Amino acid sequence: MIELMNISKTFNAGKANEVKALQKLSLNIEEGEFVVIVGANGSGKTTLLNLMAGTVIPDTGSITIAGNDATKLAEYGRSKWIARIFQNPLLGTAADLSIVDNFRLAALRTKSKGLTIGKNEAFKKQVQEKIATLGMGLENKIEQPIGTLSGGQRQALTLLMSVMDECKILLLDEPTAALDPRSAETVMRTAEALIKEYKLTAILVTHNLKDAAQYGSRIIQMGEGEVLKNISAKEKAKLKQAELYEWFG
Ligand SMILES: Nc1ncnc2c1ncn2[C@@H]1O[C@H](COP(=O)(O)OP(=O)(O)OP(=O)(O)O)[C@@H](O)[C@H]1O
Repeated sequence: MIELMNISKTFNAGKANEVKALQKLSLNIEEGEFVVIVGANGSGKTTLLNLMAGTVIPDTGSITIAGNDATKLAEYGRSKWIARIFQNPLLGTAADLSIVDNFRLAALRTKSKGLTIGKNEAFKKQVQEKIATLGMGLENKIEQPIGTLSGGQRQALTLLMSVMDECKILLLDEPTAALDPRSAETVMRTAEALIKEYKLTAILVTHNLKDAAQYGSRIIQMGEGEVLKNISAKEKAKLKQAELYEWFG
């Protein structure tokens, strides 16, 4: 689904503050995989997601998405394949607009799976039905400004809006880092359920040991711009918690 070949990226090349963020990194992610990426601060995890999303273009190497050469394709050119959720729940939605209007905007932006922007009441009903599947009781609050919701509620709605686009790959960049533990758990469970329902390929960057242990079909450890370890969920299950903890630093 997404293949990176020999990717290198250096920031501020030739200057005193030069950083070799990624070095000859190769990675192949198959359709339907849920890959968890962990590693120390500065090991290149976010740069890797930026390269997949097209917000950073590699110096060398190639990126293929769904069989298409996407190496030099800008972010908007990849949006038909890729949706991205960030750490900050405030990104991705318009705070002053109601929940239903945020869904309307999202549906207008892309071809939406399962939403037709028809008559007002019909659209609202569809949105309510979709939101009810989150089990958060938000289906009765669709006229409320989305900015009045908690971070966890907002992040869950952002997830729902993203996956209802025509996207096939979901990039999750520390999606629960700004949330309390209970909201974080709700958002991760929501993400997992939506990934299954919409048959997405997913990539999660996390600093959370519990999430790294619990989620994904594969786990990768990054270190100094390279893939250090790359194992299946089955192999991961055999690791002791302390061993997995080592992967973070
Ligand atoms: N736009 C940029 N300009 C300059 N340096 C950058 C830029 N983006 C990333 N870097 C540097 O590249 C290296 C890798 O950064 P990156 O954000 O990918 O690491 P990370 O593994 O996601 O870290 P963290 O866990 O702290 O979020 C770091 O040294 C960072 O300072």
